[in-house]
Amino acid sequence: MPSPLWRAVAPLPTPALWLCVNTLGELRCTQLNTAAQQLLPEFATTEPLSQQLSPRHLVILSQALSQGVALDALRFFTARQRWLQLSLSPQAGGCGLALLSDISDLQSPPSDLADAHWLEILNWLPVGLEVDRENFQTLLLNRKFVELFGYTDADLPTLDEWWLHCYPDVAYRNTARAAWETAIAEARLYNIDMAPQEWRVRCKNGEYRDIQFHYRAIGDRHVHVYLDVSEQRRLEEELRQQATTDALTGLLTRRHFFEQGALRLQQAQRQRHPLCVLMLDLDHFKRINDRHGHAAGDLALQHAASLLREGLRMPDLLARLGGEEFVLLLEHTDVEQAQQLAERLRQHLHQHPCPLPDGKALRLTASFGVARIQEGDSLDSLLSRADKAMYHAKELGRNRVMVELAASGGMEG
Ligand SMILES: Nc1nc2c(ncn2[C@@H]2O[C@H](COP(=O)(O)OP(=O)(O)OP(=O)(O)O)[C@@H](O)[C@H]2O)c(=O)[nH]1
Repeated sequence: MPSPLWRAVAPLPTPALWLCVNTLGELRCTQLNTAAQQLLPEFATTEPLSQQLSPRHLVILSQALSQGVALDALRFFTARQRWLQLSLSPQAGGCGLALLSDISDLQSPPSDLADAHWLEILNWLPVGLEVDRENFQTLLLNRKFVELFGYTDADLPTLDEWWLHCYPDVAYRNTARAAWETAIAEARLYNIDMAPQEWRVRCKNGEYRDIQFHYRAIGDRHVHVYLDVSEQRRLEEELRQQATTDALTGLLTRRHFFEQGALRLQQAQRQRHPLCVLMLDLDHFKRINDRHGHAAGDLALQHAASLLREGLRMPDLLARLGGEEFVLLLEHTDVEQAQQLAERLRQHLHQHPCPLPDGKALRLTASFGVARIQEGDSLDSLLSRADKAMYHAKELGRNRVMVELAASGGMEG
């Protein structure tokens, strides 16, 4: 029913006025004065407005009506290619009185910048740019976009092609699409920038690139900006590798071992599961360097590292502590099992000499020390007992395994 206010303002020839209401979860327009009918002939008073307004505008208007708050300067683009600006004031009974003005002239680009210049400017940008219509049909892909991905408008007629071509892995595609759609919906609802997202995208030539996605709805356009961060991510990964992996042997570095080892030790203490460390030092390594040269010494270190790696389960932490000294952290392993493993590794090393470029082979041996976790241990205290056991093995003639005796602090071989 028209309100008294509407009855008073409806006959006025201007401004354009529009009365709307939210019924059964749908926004409807109940009255349009003559000026509003001229601006919006496609708005019927009987149908919900879901065909005429974008989902974002529907949500904004519905929320304003249900909360009884006023809206100012909401802009939208009509089917008759006009920009309208809407202000809404809530009325009794959940109605809203909207005042409309045609601002198309204000929304037009400045006349001194011809369309061709806009395109040139967008093509010059060093970032990929895509502008879509309300229904995600592509309006513009700039030159950098085509350079980045290799795809043109013809390859990507709809959004579905984008997802299919760029994300061949179904699980990854579903994850990326769900995250992207959620973030876009939020950005549109609150009229804000989407929080940037990063995904690995397959380009037309089959290469993968790490792309940072930016998005904002501007008017009824979707604007996407794509930054290629592949080189940055590659360098970060290289630095991470350098920090965690020993360049000569490919084993973990001392630093990474201490970081990871401390975490695993705490976990073992919390969950009360057995844990051991095993330290080993190659015997008479100085002699190898002196007799065969430093390069042969390096080969021997690489050979020893790969023999150790061969003898292990995946989750064990194996690191080069420095020089010719190695360490292994064994989770869920009691001291008997650790001793057996150390003995197996000792024999494996002994039985597989390191081939040298001159055709000779170097027989390697190592001395091993094993220690088990004790109440109140830190990684340092545990390693220091394994180190003691290892030096005891050296004193007793090398090429052997010694285990610390928990209660007495003595050793057993
Ligand atoms: N080739 C090569 N040698 C290294 C490297 N790091 C340390 N070394 C050498 O390893 C040798 C270790 O010698 P020592 O600590 O005296 O021990 P060792 O000769 O193995 O004697 P024991 O441990 O008592 O059996 C030194 O000569 C170091 O220069 C490396 O990365 N490459």
